[in-house]
Amino acid sequence: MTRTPVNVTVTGAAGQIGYALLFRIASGHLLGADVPVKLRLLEIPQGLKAAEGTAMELDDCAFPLLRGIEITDDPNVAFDGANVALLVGARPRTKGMERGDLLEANGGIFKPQGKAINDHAADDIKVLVVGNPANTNALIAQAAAPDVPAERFTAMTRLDHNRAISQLARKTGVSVSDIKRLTIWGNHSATQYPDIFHAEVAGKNAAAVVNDEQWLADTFIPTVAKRGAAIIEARGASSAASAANAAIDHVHTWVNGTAVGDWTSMGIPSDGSYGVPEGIISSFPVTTKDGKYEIVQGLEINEFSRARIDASVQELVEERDAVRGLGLI
Ligand SMILES: NC(=O)C1=CN([C@@H]2O[C@H](COP(=O)(O)OP(=O)(O)OC[C@H]3O[C@@H](n4cnc5c(N)ncnc54)[C@H](O)[C@@H]3O)[C@@H](O)[C@H]2O)C=CC1
Ligand SMILES: O=C([O-])CC(=O)C(=O)O
Repeated sequence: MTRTPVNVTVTGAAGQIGYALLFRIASGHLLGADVPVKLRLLEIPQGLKAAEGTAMELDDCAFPLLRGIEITDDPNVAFDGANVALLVGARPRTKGMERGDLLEANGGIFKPQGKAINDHAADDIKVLVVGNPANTNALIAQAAAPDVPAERFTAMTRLDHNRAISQLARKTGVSVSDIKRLTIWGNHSATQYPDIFHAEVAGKNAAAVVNDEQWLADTFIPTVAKRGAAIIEARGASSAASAANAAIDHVHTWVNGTAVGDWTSMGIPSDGSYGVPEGIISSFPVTTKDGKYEIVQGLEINEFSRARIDASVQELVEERDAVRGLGLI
C-alpha cells in the first residue's frame, strides 16, 4: 500500500537545530519508519542558500521516505497543506536587548506564521514551537490562528524533560529507561520546575529513592533549568543536536502515543488544570494517544512543588501580558 506523504514544514531550516533535525525527519524518526514525508523549508532570504545546501545533502542521503523538498521564504507557501509544523527559526536575544524587544521581534515572526498556518495548513495540522521564548511564541502563533483548534499549538519542554531524566538516572544509578512519570511544569526558561515527586525510579517513588530535598533544591532543579546556559558556556553555541532530538521525541510521542504507565511533558494551552490560568502555554504532564494529548489529572501538588509551579506560571502570565500590551495577541 502506498501512503500519502505527510507534509512537514520546518522554519529556520538553515540554522543549527535545522541541520540536526532535517536528516532525522527524512529518515523516518519523526513519524515512523513507514511514513513518507515531504519537507518544506522556510528561511529568511539570507538563509535560503544555506537551506539549499542542506537540501542537496538530503538528496545525497537517498532517503527512501523523503518524497520532496521545497525551499521558500514565503510562509504562505511553506505552510500550504502542512500536517506538521516545526517552528524553529526565531530572533535570538542580542546584547542590550530587553525582554520586551525580544518579544516584539519574535511577534514579527510568529504572528505572520500563525496567520499563514491558519490560512493554508491542513485540517490536521500539529504545531511545535522550538524557537525561544518558545511558550510565548507559541501563544502568539496560536492567537493568530483562530480557525485552528488552540490545542494544536504546543511548545517544546521535552529537552528539559529529557535532561531531567538523565540527571535523575545518574543520581540514582539506574538506566534512563527506568525513569518514568517525570514532569516539567511551566515555562521553558530558568523558572521551569522539573518535578520528581510523582516520578518513578525502577518502579519506586523517585523522591523517596532520592530522599534528599537539598539535592533536589540546590542541585537537580538548577542543573536542569540552567542546562541550556551551561551548554552555551561549554560549546560556545546553544544546544542543537539535543534540541533537535527533543523535537523529534515531542512530535513522535504526540503522534504515536505515550507508553502505558508513563507520561511526558509538553507546553500546551492550559485548560485551567492545576491552577494554571486558562490559555497560557505552560508545560504539563500529558499522556498521548491517537494523535491527541490529555493532561494527567489528580496529582497531589505539595508545598515545595506549588511554589515553584506558581513562580514559573507567573513568568508566563507576565510574558502573556507583555505581548498583549504590544498588540501581538
Ligand atoms: N525549546 C527549547 O528547548 C530550545 C529552543 N532553542 C531555540 O531554538 C531556536 C533556534 O536555534 P538554532 O537553530 O540554534 O538557531 P540558529 O540561529 O542557528 O538558526 C535559526 C535559523 O532561523 C532562521 N530564521 C530567523 N527568522 C526566521 C523566520 N522569520 N522564518 C524562517 N527562518 C527564520 C535564521 O535565518 C537561522 O537560519 C532559538 O530560538 C533557540 O533559542 C534552542 C534549544 C532548545
Ligand atoms: O537558550 C537557548 O537558546 C537554548 C535553550 O533554550 C536550551 O538549551 O534549553
